[in-house]
Amino acid sequence: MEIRPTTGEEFDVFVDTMHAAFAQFRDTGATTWSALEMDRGLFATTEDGRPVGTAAAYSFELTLPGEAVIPVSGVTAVGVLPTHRRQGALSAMMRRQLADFRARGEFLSVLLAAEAVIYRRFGYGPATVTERLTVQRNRAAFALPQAVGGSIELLRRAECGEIMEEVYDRYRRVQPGALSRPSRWWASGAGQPPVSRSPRYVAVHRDADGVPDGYASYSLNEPDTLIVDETIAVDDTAGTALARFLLEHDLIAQVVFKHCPPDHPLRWRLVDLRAARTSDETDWLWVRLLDIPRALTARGWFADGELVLDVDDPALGEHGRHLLTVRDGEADCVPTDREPDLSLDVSDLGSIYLGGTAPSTLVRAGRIRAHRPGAAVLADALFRAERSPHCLHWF
Ligand SMILES: CC(=O)SCCNC(=O)CCNC(=O)[C@H](O)C(C)(C)COP(=O)(O)OP(=O)(O)OC[C@H]1O[C@@H](n2cnc3c(N)ncnc32)[C@H](O)[C@@H]1OP(=O)(O)O
Repeated sequence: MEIRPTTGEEFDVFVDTMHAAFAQFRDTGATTWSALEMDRGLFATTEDGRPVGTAAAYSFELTLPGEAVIPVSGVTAVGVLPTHRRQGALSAMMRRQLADFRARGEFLSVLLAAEAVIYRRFGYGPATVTERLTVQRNRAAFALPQAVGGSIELLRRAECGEIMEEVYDRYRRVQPGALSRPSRWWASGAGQPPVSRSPRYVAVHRDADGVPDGYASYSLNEPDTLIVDETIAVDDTAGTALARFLLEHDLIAQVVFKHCPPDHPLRWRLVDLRAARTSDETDWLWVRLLDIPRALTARGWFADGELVLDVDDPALGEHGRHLLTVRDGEADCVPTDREPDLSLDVSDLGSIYLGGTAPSTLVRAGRIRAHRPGAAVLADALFRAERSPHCLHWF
């Protein structure tokens, strides 16, 4: 199996090969893949040059705990034809990608996994979850009065201009785990609603000065259910105002908020906590550390302490022992030969890195080994983020 880069002229054959791996047919009118960066695509080919496998990467920015924003490669469009599976095509493309990402100077890569069993072997760990929140409208009284100031305007998706792009960009810079949505996504309508041009109503919230600071993209799905693709708000005032607006919609029995982080405050805003139910929790963003000291010193920290991490990286054939010292929100990370506090696989470091999974949970699961009492508790305090990391961008 040969691995080679794709060219811009190969967009159609790339998308067709990928669709065949998923046993899907391409909707020629759809713009789902129009943000693909064809100079970052790979083909796995047979000896006679026929493409049988695909992989690509998007250039994103990721927000880390502490509002650090870093460049990351987002792995996407991975597929191998059913006739050529389990012959190492994906493994070869992954090896090539990881080397390419390092050559770009990046220290983190991310992806959304089609199946949870594929990517740990390549060093990726599930780092954020997302869930549905379904609220019964007739029980959705709010505990506190509506904040004064601000307004809501109702637009169609096609009328939004650059409002959504601007609001999303402000939101993602303060939300750990959020990815940028480069302008080419919005310009081409790539991906899923509301970035795609599918018809939607969009409630735009403006602050007291008239500046847009939140939006909710929604449609009527079943006879009495509003489905909200996403509610994006720069702050909680805008988020609450949008939730109120949606929950006051006439002729609606329930509102389904499709993408919520586990610590979403909406339930706590209601008089009746049980009016809201969570469901469909799923892992979303998977994280892969490519340079552990750089990654650990790049994020913000919210407690002081010192930990020795012994990290195994079988996919890259690497192993390192790191002394992590955190003081006043910043970390130092240097090689050490001190006895480790925690031993872990790089994929598990990916899972705890954004603060979405407590290290102690992975100790209890047997994935991380804690070598002294108190090490897991300290790791929990250190790795926690200012809020649950959350990503709702599909790619
Ligand atoms: C980020 C994204 O784009 S997610 C989308 C992923 N794509 C899909 O799910 C499309 C349908 N599936 C496929 O195209 C293929 O099965 C792929 C891409 C998942 C795997 O490609 P392959 O070329 O068969 O993988 P490869 O031969 O390199 O396998 C490497 C190892 O992973 C294992 N593996 C690969 N896929 C799977 C799977 N779906 N389930 C369990 N194990 C798997 C293999 O058994 C092998 O294990 P081993 O090293 O112990 O022998």
